[in-house]
Amino acid sequence: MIRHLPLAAFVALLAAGPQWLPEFHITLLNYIGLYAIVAIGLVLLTGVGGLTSFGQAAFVGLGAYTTAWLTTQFGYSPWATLLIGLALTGAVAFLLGFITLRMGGHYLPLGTIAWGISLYFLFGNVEFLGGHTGITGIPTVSLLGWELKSGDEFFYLIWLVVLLAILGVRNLLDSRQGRAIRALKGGGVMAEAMGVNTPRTKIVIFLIAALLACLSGWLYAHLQRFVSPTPFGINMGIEYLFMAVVGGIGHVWGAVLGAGLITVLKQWLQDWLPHILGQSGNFEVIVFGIAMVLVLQKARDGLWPVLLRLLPASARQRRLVDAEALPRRSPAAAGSVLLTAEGVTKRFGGLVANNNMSLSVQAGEVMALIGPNGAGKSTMFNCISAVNPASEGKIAFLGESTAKLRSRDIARRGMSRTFQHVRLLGQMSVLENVAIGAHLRGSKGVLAAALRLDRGEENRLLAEAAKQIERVGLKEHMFDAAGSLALGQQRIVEIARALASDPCLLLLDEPAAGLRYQEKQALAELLRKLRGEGMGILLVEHDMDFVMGLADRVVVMEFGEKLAEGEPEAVQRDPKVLEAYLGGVE
Ligand SMILES: Nc1ncnc2c1ncn2[C@@H]1O[C@H](COP(=O)(O)OP(=O)(O)OP(=O)(O)O)[C@@H](O)[C@H]1O
Repeated sequence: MIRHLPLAAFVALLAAGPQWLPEFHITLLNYIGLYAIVAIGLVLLTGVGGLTSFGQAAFVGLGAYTTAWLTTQFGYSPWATLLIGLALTGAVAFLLGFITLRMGGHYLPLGTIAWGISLYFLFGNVEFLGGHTGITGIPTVSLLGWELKSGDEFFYLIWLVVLLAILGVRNLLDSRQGRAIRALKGGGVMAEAMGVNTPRTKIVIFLIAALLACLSGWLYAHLQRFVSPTPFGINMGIEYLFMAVVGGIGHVWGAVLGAGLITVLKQWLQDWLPHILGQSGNFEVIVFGIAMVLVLQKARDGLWPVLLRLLPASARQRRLVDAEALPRRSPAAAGSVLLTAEGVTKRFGGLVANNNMSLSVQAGEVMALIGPNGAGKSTMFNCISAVNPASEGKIAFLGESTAKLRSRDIARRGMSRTFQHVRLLGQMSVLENVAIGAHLRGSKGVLAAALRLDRGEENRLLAEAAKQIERVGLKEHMFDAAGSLALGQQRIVEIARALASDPCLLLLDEPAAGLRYQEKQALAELLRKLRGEGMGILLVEHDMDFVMGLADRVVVMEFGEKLAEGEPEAVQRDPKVLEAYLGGVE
């Protein structure tokens, strides 16, 4: 309950605002609210999803111009034009997102600048939109018979939208879909390997951010009752991003803080700088530039986390609810072949990392893939899990060729993996990281999450994650940030994440690296238990004692090729292996 006090106080202050605040402050708050709505979208898109956009102002313009034109020219009701604006923005954003989101690195921000500028010039140059003079005479909005004529009245509508946007986005982030969105930032490879459709997830957050911007534009048009292209240019696009970054790009409330700070500061600087400097000009832009550099230097995550640190730490530990266990896939028949790889070759340009490799894994067996550094073991793993498909050869999982399957399709069929270089989301709890593994065992979408209609399923997913964390012996770290664990433990978290998908084949890339002796013993025990339950395990490992004491069969690789294959004892005695590999170790 105490946790909600600051929010309750904030809402109470807002509700009382128009009674005691001067009109000028209400106007300022209205703008803060409008900007915050756009910045909330950017928190989701850029802060959480890692996709930088400078072009959000153009979507604000789409919302504003759609309603301005349709209400003034054709007498449409503002509520109808809101729906039309959202539909139009959705369509435009889908198209732009489809094209730009494929671009990686700095091409994406550049792409957003390009369409931001294009839409701005479209608004300014299309005659029926009033050119650079814009459109006047936009009607007021009526809400349940109440006409919102003054800024005071509009204030309530704007801040209601802000609060609902915060609530919706926070709910979304605290869900299966939210974890998928957050997994984007950890690199698409891990998310895809856990079954997340990353292109779709990117489009979804891009659409949400665009729709929020459109909503802000619609509100703006009916508050101002006049639109012109200026507020929708690229400058404003940069300013929105600036607000989100300063406030705290990874935090929904940071958007409100950033919008508030920048708006008030801008107003203040515009009033005072000309007095101080004795001449007029846009000097605030220079101050903003310096402030941005300072914030990025001193508080990379923005000011919201700094503010949070000043408040007493609230018990944010998540409560786990008893929930019905998730259904499990039917186990493969004992001894049946799960995976076959034949003649697999993988080339990286001129380098042949895997050459004519073959292996198979059965249900209820531990198969180890060993070999010196650079032998090509991880490459083979990546070919099998379609993270980096083979150049030649045949791989079949459960009798089906994986040639046309993506990594997420293979995950859906029951193969799960860990990574040689741990791919966890360091700031997220161990519980949430492991729950990403259960992604494919849930089905609730973005809307259900935003409206909190996914709680039943969510409880089951989290209970499953908790079960796997207990199983791997990390119960006491369940609510710790994954990044705070020792590297060896992080590898174990990856195993729990893989297990949360209920796989029939588990691919473990160096699971024992960084573990202490007793932890290795416990891991070997766990893997034996999983094998006993009928799971197939393919293991890459350098620790020979661990491998030889656990594996049923061993494949030895050298220079990308298979050197030997057989039971551990036989492989250990093989002169070729002794010479090439084990000889150097023993
Ligand atoms: N994406 C890539 N692009 C180019 N070369 C690569 C790529 N991935 C791996 N290689 C090369 O392929 C060879 C095999 O690497 P791989 O990581 O599969 O070996 P490994 O047996 O897993 O080694 P280690 O035990 O050190 O992890 C190496 O020479 C490596 O540099």
